[in-house]
Formats: sequence, structure tokens, C-alpha cells
Amino acid sequence: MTLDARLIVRRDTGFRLDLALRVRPGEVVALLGPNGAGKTTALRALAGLLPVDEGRIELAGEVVDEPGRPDRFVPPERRNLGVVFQDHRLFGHLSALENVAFGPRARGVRRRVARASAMEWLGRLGLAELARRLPARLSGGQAQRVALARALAVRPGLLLLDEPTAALDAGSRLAVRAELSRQLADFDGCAVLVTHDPLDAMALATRLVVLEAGSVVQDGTPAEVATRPRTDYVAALVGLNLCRGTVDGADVEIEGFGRVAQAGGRSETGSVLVAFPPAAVTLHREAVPCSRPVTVAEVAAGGIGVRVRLADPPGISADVTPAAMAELGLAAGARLWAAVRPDEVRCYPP
Ligand SMILES: Nc1ncnc2c1ncn2[C@@H]1O[C@H](COP(=O)(O)OP(=O)(O)OP(=O)(O)O)[C@@H](O)[C@H]1O
Repeated sequence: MTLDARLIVRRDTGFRLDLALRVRPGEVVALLGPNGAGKTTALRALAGLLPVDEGRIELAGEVVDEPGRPDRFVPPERRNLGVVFQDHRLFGHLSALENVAFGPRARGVRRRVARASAMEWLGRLGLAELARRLPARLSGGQAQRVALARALAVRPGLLLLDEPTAALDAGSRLAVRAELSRQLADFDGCAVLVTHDPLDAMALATRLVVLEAGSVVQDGTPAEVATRPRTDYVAALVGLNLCRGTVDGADVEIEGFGRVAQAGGRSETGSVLVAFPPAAVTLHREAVPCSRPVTVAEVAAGGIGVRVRLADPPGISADVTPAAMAELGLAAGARLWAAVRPDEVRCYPP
């Protein structure tokens, strides 16, 4: 079962989503992006809650949405999908078991068989003892795991996960993320995960599709995206500084920063994107080779000790130890010198 979709959706606010998405069986694609990027719009279109204005959606070879062909629009309940929402949305008057049995029952499976299968799913997710509990008596993490069992119990060809850990506290988030990871590894349908959370995306997805303002800005494996961010949003997400630059021999000229010398082994030449971690930026009271004067914008806890955001050049952060903070007299407005460790600089085509 493959998902093949081209989603063009317009909103009266002027927003336009344009997303081509192909998900193969066993793939987990995370849709990541800042607020208003169009992630929920895409998920709603896939679920059949919002028809596309142009494009089409094909699930396992069946067209389920194609504008101009109303006969082809398949409503949500008849698409072969399971959905996990941010807030579990379990039926409050049904026990955990009845919630999980609900989908198979609605598809005509006999009560006894549906309950047996629901019990099996609850067992698989380590929830067997909670089978008789009503949702109001489950913790947030337990309820979310029941919601996952409910989505999987219909054996969906397409599993949609909408910020599945966002409403949980830190401890439950870890437990639910681990459970999701286990279940997704065994899931042989297509999965689409919408999230703001880079950890969810990195831990759960086999591919990341990053949306900004309705368009795809980056598409790749978690490792590719984490090491070669293409926009400031993606760079911030994966904790890297991102600049434009030029490679000339072994040297890199970072725009707004200056020359980083003798990194060696550069395969690129000409214009490049340059990414480096904040820990690769060193701060000094006096000029050192290949350093430039900088002004501190903000000092905050973060990274390995203290994260320093620079005002000039803008958009660059450095991680320093608390000891270095004291030694350098770090505070907003401080004027220092900064250099970048060349061996931690990665250059790639823009
Ligand atoms: N019902 C609606 N009517 C009109 N415009 C809408 C509607 N819902 C969302 N939009 C607009 O569509 C755009 C995309 O919104 P969407 O909710 O898909 O983004 P998102 O990436 O899911 O954001 P978030 O991370 O904040 O949930 C936004 O500009 C939003 O204002």
C-alpha cells in the first residue's frame, strides 16, 4: 500500500499548500514545520476532512480525492486509515477495550472477535491490565497508548499521527515515543507524522519533509536533514548555525563572518551553504587567528552550558562553558572576538 498525493489546498486567508508526497509501505514520513506551515492542512486533506482544491490523493492504487470528480471522493470513514490525535479523543463512555474494539466493530467484525483482537492489541502495547478502565481514569500517556492501539486495531493502510506526544508531560512523552517507535517498526502500512518536535521526528521518522509557508523546503532522511539543513528554520531545529559562504581551495569564506582556514579535504567549490554547531564557535577577549569582532545579543542556558547568541553577525550562536562565561564577562552587548573551528564546518551546495 503506497500513498501517492499531490495536495494543493487554498485557504481564504491567502494561504496555499502545495505538497507532493509519496510514502511507501513501512515508511514513516514526518511533516515538520513552523506554526502555520500547513502541516495540519495536509493531514486533514489526507484524512478526507478537507478536500484538495487541485492535485489528487491515491491510496493503495485507489483514488480517494480528485477535484472535479466528486464520485471519487472517499469520506474519512471509508478511507483505510487510523488517526492518532494530539489529545487522545477516546470515547469517554467506553472502556479502553471497547475503544479499541470500536473500529473493527464499525467495520462489521463480530463483537467477540473484535474484543479478542482489541485485547491482543492492548496486550501488545502493555495495556492489558487497563482494558476495563474508562478514559477518565487513565493517565495522559496511557490514554495516548490506548489511542494508538485503537488506530492500529483497524489495520490501517495509512496511519496519521497528529502531534502524538505534544500534550504529554516529559516523562509520558518519553514512554509514548518509545511505544510509537516500537509499533512503527512493526507497522507495514504508510505512516505520516505531523510534529513540531525535532526529537519525535528524528526518533520516529524514516524521512523528514519540512514545510514552510505551504511549500516543501527540505526532504530527506533524518541524518541528511540533521547534517545539511537548508533553511534557518531547519538549522535551528537541528541545533546548527547556517550561513552562506564560498569555498576557495581548503578555505571557506563565511558570509558576514570571514575566512575559516585550512579545513582540508573540501569537495565543494564556489557558493555553498555552511553549517557548524554552536560548540564550534570559540569566543575570545582578544583577536586570535581567523577571528572577527562580534557583539553578544543574548546569553542563556542551553547547549553544553551557556548558549550565546550574537547580534553581530546576526543569527550565529556559540556554546561556551559556565567557566568561560565568567572569564569572558559574557553579557548582552559584550564585544569579543569569535573564531570557528574549521574541522566542524560542513559545506554543501545551496
Ligand atoms: N479553517 C481555516 N480557514 C482559513 N484558514 C485556515 C484555517 N485553518 C488554517 N488556516 C490557515 O492555513 C495556514 C496553515 O495552517 P495549518 O494549521 O495547516 O498549519 P500548521 O503547520 O499545522 O500550524 P501549527 O503548527 O500552528 O498547527 C495558516 O495560515 C492558517 O492560518
